[in-house]
Amino acid sequence: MTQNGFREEKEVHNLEELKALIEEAKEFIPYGKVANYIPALAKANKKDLSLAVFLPDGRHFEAGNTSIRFTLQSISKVISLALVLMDRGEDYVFERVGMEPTGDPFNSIAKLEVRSAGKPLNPMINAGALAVTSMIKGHSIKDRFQRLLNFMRVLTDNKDLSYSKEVATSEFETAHLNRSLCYFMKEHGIITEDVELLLDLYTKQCSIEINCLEMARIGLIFALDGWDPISKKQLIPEKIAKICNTFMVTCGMYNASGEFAIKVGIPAKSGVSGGVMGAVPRRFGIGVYGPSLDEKGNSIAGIKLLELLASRYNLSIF
Ligand SMILES: NC(=O)CC[C@H](N)C(=O)O
Repeated sequence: MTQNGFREEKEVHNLEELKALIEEAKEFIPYGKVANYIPALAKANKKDLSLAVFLPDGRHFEAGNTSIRFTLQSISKVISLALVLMDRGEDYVFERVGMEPTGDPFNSIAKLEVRSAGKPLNPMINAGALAVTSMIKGHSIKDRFQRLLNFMRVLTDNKDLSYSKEVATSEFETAHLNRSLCYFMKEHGIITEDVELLLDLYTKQCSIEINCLEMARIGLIFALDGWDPISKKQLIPEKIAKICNTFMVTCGMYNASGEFAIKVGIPAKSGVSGGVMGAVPRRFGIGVYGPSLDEKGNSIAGIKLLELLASRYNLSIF
């Protein structure tokens, strides 16, 4: 506590301290596994753990091997949601995808039938994300993907940002469960387009490659409600950024979102490649990469690292 009763907000500026937290979190790596249901993801090095933090004044800190590029996987769901809300508006989007956490694994099909007649409960589970991707505007799959990629290039300030064909193909060839989700939603009119084309677009979206610093930069933009302090532009309308932040809190870590809210307490989104993007409102963005996953599909050491950061720097929004 500060003298006037406010909680003290310790600034992140000590690189040695970040490195020490990484070493502490690394002890949890052996308890997890690298994802292999998308065969190409199994090539990741389980021992990696890295972190980047991006501050509004442009300073950034990186610890661990942050040159590694990895695929966004589910982290892309937040970006596609922002784009689709900008494309279509809230009413259109939320007629087709809900706002409630499921408590189920990210790829579960169960509640699509029993709770909501084909309407996925939220945009962070696979069913919801597939429905969101199907709402990306454009004349062709190529054009729609290019629009998403261009948006990502602006957010990361990297005009060379691209995707891994190997990971996209590997997922496309094995995405039987995601195909089932699509067909179920098509039966109920949530999706109208060709399922194979949609999967082509979705698997490319999930395979966009990024590094920790770029992820921290996107996290910073969400932390500032859509404002990019570097280009000094509102890249995402404030209301839409707030919607995305709220989904990250309630559903961002799949069916571990409640525990994460208690132990870390910031908007964050994970992906099965081992990335976690965090947004500490008004303070900074975080990018973590650690491909060893817990049984729910979240980076096991990455979550530990975020817990350590949260307690060291008083990150929780609650
Ligand atoms: N949780 C994830 O990161 C899942 C994303 C992955 N592309 C899938 O659809 O299965």
